[in-house]
Amino acid sequence: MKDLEDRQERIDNLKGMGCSRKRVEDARFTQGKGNYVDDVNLPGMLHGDFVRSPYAHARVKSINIDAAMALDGVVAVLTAKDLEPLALHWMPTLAGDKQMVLADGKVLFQGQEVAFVVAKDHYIAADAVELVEVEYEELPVLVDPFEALQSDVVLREDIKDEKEGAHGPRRHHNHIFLWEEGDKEATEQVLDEAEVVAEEMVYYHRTHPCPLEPCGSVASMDKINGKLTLWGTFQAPHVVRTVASILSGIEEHNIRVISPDIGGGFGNKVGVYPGYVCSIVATIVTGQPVKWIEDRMENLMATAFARDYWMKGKISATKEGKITGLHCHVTADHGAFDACADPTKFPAGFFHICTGSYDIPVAYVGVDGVYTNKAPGGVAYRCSFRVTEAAYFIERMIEVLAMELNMDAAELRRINFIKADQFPYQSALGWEYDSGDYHTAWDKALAAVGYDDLRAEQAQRVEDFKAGKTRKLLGIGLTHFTEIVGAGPVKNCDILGMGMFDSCEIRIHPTGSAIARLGTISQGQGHATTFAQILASEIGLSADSITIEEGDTDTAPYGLGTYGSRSTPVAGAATAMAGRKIRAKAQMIAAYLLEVHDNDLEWDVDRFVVKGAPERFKTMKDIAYAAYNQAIPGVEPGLEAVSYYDPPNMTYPFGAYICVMEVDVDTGEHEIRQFYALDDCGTRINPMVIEGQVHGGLTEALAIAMGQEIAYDDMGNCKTGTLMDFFIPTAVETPHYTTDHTETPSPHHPIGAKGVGESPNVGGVPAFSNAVHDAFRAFGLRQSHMPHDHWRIWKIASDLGLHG
Ligand code: PCD
Ligand SMILES: [Cu+]
Repeated sequence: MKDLEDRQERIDNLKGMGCSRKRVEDARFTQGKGNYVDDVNLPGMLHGDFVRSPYAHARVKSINIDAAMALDGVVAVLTAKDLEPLALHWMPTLAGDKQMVLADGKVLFQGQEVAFVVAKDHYIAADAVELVEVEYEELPVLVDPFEALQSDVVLREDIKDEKEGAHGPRRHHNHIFLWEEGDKEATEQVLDEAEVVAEEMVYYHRTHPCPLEPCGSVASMDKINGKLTLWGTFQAPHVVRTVASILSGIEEHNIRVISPDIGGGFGNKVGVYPGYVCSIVATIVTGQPVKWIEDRMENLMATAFARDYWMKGKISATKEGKITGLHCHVTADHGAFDACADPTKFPAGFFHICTGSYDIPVAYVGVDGVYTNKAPGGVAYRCSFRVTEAAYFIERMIEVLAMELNMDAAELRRINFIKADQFPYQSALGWEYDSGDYHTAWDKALAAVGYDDLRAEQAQRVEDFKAGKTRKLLGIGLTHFTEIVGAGPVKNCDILGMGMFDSCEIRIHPTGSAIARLGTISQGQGHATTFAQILASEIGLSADSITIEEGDTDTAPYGLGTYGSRSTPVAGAATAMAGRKIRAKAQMIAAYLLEVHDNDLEWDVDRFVVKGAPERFKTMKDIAYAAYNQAIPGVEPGLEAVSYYDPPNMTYPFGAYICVMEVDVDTGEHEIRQFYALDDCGTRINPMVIEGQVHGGLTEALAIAMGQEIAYDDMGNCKTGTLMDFFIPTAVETPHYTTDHTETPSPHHPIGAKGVGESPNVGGVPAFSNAVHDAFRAFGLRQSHMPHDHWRIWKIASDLGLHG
């Protein structure tokens, strides 16, 4: 008994896998001691600021910098002309397109970078921006992607005659690519012959990640040693180093990229922005460090947006509700440059996960990318590579089909789910789902909210409404989503040609503590807490004795960064594998110390024990010390390991979400009465961190579904460039969430973990939106575009004739 208690105490001491360990990073965050880019201040540092275009489409006739240069404290004003001799006036995008760093002849969206002012302080720079005189000649503006594909107006004059783009043929001067997956003919045939077909246009509006901290960088060129140091808001610091080296010609070992603390990334900080490039050029030109920090309006207007997908769907089924086929055509508005952050092979990301959680025998998807006069981007925003679009699409199509069949939408889902014994499951659009148990999760969710009672209450509410007893309707928003995260096998995923593996390097110190460095970078996820837990369980040292370091390319092994919920599936796997290498060497050392053969030892929590002689053991601490102070024949001194992990497949987390919402027909206001979220992310590292991730992701989903949008007028003016117009939920709007889980490990991940950071956004948006739609289902509402702000909900009621 005593032994068992001892053993449990040793396990508890590790604070390893499954423990709700408190976040170690919070000590500095909650005391205002974080170190963000804007906290980097160097002697003699200069400040950069942009002159931006007020027009969405215009020719730049002239730029006069004389007045700005005359202002006391202004050091330089850069324009495209200054960057051209360095071949830096354009830069490659992550999607194989190129983008102007500074306006070259014309501007293509409101807020585009036109000139970069460098001054002694930020205020002088801002004043000088006002003094730069730019003469524009307005051009016709295209904000509608359907119109853009018909129009004679040429947006990208630089490639107007190019018939081939980075992703195949272009059929119009404003067309970027047509990307297709699946069997078109077979799908069309199934649809033609189907008993029931539901058809709908599902629009997922343009929005923006809007992290608390905007983007920024500090570049410092040490001309004597030839070293460039770059601090910045980078979700992928190593990739930034490689790109900076290729662009500038500075050898990669002479560039050090540092991502310090990041105040939220959410996909916004994956791409490379003109501000980064201009700060580098400016430090080279002036010989002084140069800081660039954008403000909130610049962040909303000019850095990467998300979504903007027009998804035309057709779904077919038998009269009994068995789905037989799915067809989808997307018109994707990419803005002025194709700057999506997607693996090269997948210009629409992983959108072809759009068959969702359902066993659909045949499917086809085609995506047309289109240029318009809007800001470039197309980042994930808490959903790996267009998975939120895909989940929203299929979860809306299921609801529309349920209406067409006059069937309960929960039942329709249940009869079409992929069954637990079908995994690994090959989807019609080419994915191999690693593991899942959808029926168990679904039944648990429906039971938890009391689904049948809710439906009865809803039916009564409709009666009462018709009888004039109430003006509030009840909506039950259902979602069962399947995520795809952990890009991802090097054989089919890359960013700018760099394969998407990830890495971990561990160094055990003589006294039995350790540092581990990873190729990823936390932006608030809590990696310093959770990755130490993985290691604690693998190597038997307490998580409290392990430092996790990320984001410095001079010290961390090469990695592809943090987005697409890839850190746990990829770097987390590398961490476990590196830990296992440490343990393998430790076993040899222990065998020598205990004078037994390697095979006579077994691992027990934090030590190697001689089989059958439990009193004879060496703890990992003993072994670490021996690795440094004793000559062990045939074994090198020291205890270190590095692992580069190329995952064999992606991981497929899933979840069942239910939102119960009251909708006021007369005011368009809504109230969320209950929100239940069941997530399955395989093996759970830290339940508390997971819960935090789910709360955050659901709140972003609430924002997107219920009010957040980047909207433009016909002239291409961004109407939502400030937080007065761009909705960010506060504690007032945020409902209470009930979280729950099932645990279906990934069969190919060393510890069975799948990602979770994005799931609540992927599943949350359709749950909120379906609740709104469901409230009006009895009155015939099939589809209404997000965001469902008060006015739009009021308008639904009005259009349905509910205002009497
Ligand atoms: N199973 C499991 C899983 C997971 N986990 C945890 O959780 C977290 C998360 O994870 P993941 O899922 O893997 O993810 P990552 O990679 O790390 O991250 C990323 C994500 O994350 C999220 N979250 C967050 N949070 C915060 N705080 N902040 C931020 O920014 C953010 N972002 C967002 C996003 S958007 Mo993208 O980028 O769009 O693509 S993608 C994303 C971490 O900590 C980890 O460790 C655990 O525990 N367990
Ligand atoms: Cu995405």
